[in-house]
Amino acid sequence: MTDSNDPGGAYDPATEGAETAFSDKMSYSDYLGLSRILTAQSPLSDAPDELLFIIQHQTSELWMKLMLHELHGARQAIIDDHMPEAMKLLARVSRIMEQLNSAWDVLRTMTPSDYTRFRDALGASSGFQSLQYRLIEYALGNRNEAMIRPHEHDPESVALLREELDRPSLYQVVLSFARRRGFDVPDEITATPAGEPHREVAEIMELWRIVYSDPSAHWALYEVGEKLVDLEDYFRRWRFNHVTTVERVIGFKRGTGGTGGVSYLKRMLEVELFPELWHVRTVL
Ligand code: HEM
Ligand SMILES: N[C@@H](CC(=O)c1ccccc1NC=O)C(=O)O
Repeated sequence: MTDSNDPGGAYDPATEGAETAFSDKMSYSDYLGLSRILTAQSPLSDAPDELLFIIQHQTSELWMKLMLHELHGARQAIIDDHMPEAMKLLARVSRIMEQLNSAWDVLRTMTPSDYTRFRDALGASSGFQSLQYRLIEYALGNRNEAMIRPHEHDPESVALLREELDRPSLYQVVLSFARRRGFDVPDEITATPAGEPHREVAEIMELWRIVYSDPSAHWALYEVGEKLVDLEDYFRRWRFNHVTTVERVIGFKRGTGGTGGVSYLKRMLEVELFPELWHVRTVL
């Protein structure tokens, strides 16, 4: 006999009324669309590590999807002057980046011998063609129109990238917020579409110098400035983890996407999303 009070006995879901009949009710798997997600892994080789490689990228893309969602929310909150909400969302974006950073520890367990067993199967595909990654870069303000080119075979992706370039970047909405708070922000700095990355501007350096010199007088800007530094700090760690993992796995081979590989990724380490926020530290 099953005794529900016997901790050693097998648990019977029926004793506490746990639902077990799902033929006409929404189940866990129905709600989460698991039949689609868990059948979306199609290794092209019989190499054991290809599943790791696929899942690592798919989970990264899921986190990137959430990151874009939260970045859009944060950007809108700043446009609407809802700074506490924006702070909460930007903190979440940094935590998501931290998830992506931790995930490298799993992929790092794949050796060059493991990877070369299926690398050829990847053809010319590469993270270089990640639409969501490019949308994140564009949303943050690293706007290089030339990066649309690998998406030209897919008009929907091109449209999404162009729409993003038409919107103000996260940095631009922060600088417009500063203008509303009385700071001198030249119009061209917040103009869209911007097909180039933001470069350091003297007026914006001065803006952050004033904010950081007297935080209590400019608390909202001080807080958002630190949130942006946090975000870029995590993003830099992602780039560093990526290039280090790449060197560890393929050395200095060319990338499947056609770039020089590590040499290209090292160049990307120099990207500055919010240059004045970093450079102002030197003059404080
Ligand atoms: C063994 C694992 C990996 C290797 C060897 C690798 C290699 C490379 C290389 C060589 C590039 C330069 C483009 C090219 O010519 O292909 C690149 C770009 C890229 N990879 Fe990876 N990668 C790895 C894992 C990942 C993972 C897990 C992600 C996560 C989504 C990722 C996302 C990207 C992105 C977004 C770019 C474009 C970066 C940019 O343009 O700044 N990669 N990767
Ligand atoms: N670029 C990598 C291949 C690679 O890592 C990759 C291939 C297909 C889909 C995502 C990838 N990840 C990052 O670039 C290589 O050159 O080995």
